[in-house]
Amino acid sequence: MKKAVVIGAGQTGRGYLPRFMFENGNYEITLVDKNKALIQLLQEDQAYCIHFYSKDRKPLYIHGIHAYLSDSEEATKAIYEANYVFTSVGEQNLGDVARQLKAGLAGKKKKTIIMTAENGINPGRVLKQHMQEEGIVAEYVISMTAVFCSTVKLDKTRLDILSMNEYYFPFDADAIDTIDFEGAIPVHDFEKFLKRKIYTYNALAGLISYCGYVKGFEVYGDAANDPDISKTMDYLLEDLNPSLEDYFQITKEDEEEFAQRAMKKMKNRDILDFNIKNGRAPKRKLGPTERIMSPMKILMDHHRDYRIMEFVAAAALVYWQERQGLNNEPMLEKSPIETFCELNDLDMDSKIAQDVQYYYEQIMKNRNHVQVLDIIDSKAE
Ligand SMILES: NC(=O)c1ccc[n+]([C@@H]2O[C@H](COP(=O)([O-])OP(=O)(O)OC[C@H]3O[C@@H](n4cnc5c(N)ncnc54)[C@H](O)[C@@H]3O)[C@@H](O)[C@H]2O)c1
Ligand SMILES: O=P(O)(O)OC[C@@H](O)[C@@H](O)[C@H](O)[C@H](O)CO
Repeated sequence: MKKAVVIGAGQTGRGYLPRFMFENGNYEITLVDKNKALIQLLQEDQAYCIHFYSKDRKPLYIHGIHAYLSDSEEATKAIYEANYVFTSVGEQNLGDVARQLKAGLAGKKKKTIIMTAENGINPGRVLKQHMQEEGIVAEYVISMTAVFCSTVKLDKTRLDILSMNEYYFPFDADAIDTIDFEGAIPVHDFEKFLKRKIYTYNALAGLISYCGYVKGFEVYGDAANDPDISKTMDYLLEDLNPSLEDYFQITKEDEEEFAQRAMKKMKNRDILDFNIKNGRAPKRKLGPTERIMSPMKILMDHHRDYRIMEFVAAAALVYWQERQGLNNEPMLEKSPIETFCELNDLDMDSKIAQDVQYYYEQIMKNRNHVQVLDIIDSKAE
């Protein structure tokens, strides 16, 4: 039996990753989380059910798992004994994970394969930097996967999950040769692969969730199918697709097909998802390497219209302003626009900052009746 620890027993950590190991049958699975209430439920039930959105797969009943609180003796021992450690905590939490790994890897001789299942352009590198800062000396390698599977928790149940029937499991093949998961696909230059995902799938996800949020939509599929937001997505892709083709040096067909797959997924109302969930962690998502600012810069560099991404940045700031202090969202210590400028090393009088501030004010001016394209069109290119 191989031993696997998943740090972060949330939607992806409990609802996506374990099914590969469970179905393989040769893994002993341990879930570790810092959320006491969640670990208590997992310890009490030792099982939960994964349901699938499109009725295209029978529910999967996961059982026989162990669950421990982060930093507990049991979690440290499980990491010490593990062949694999997966993380699925949100990239912004990888520093805390490195501290847990330090205890678990202390004195360990056996090699540990660590794999991040996080969004970001290179979460493996982020984790490695944190581990180096912690002074961890151990035999380990860090690989990554990219999660194309949408997963939500079923809040009316104790632990159950609703997810896509997704077997596509790309992994960073510059770090490891193979992994015995169904659907495992080796990918070289994983940062390029993740950038493509973040700048296409997640750029659209950012647009839908933040525009959906400021327009008052709770459900993601409703926002994606709103005519105003849907047209905004089409307009964005008219400029973004050719820019990404050139940026990644890929064919028109390749990028268009990738973007259309993303569009189809986002508009699929069977995939129940929420704008609050997809908009979470706006601090991470407003950062310079992420889904808003990187596509914006690529559009600028290709002399294309980037106003839509400026609007998305403004909508993300509204989300942050209104949701600070809720669900672990950090408090804004300065005004939204000052915070945005600090995150992206921009001057307050730069064109981007001025434009984002303009869109922010327009959203706030008519807060309950936001029309995305009308506001964008009210500002010349
Ligand atoms: N849910 C999805 O549909 C989806 C899709 C694609 C990518 N992802 C990525 O998967 C990762 C996890 O997302 P999620 O939706 O499962 O989030 P989630 O909030 O459902 O789960 C994250 C879990 O990590 C735990 N956690 C946070 N910091 C921790 C720490 N230091 N130690 C132990 N546990 C910790 C939290 O308590 C929580 O239970 C993110 O990087 C996200 O970008 C999720
Ligand atoms: O918002 P994040 O990046 O923490 O988590 C990602 C998901 O909620 C979602 O954005 C998916 O990555 C997206 O649906 C992929 O197609």
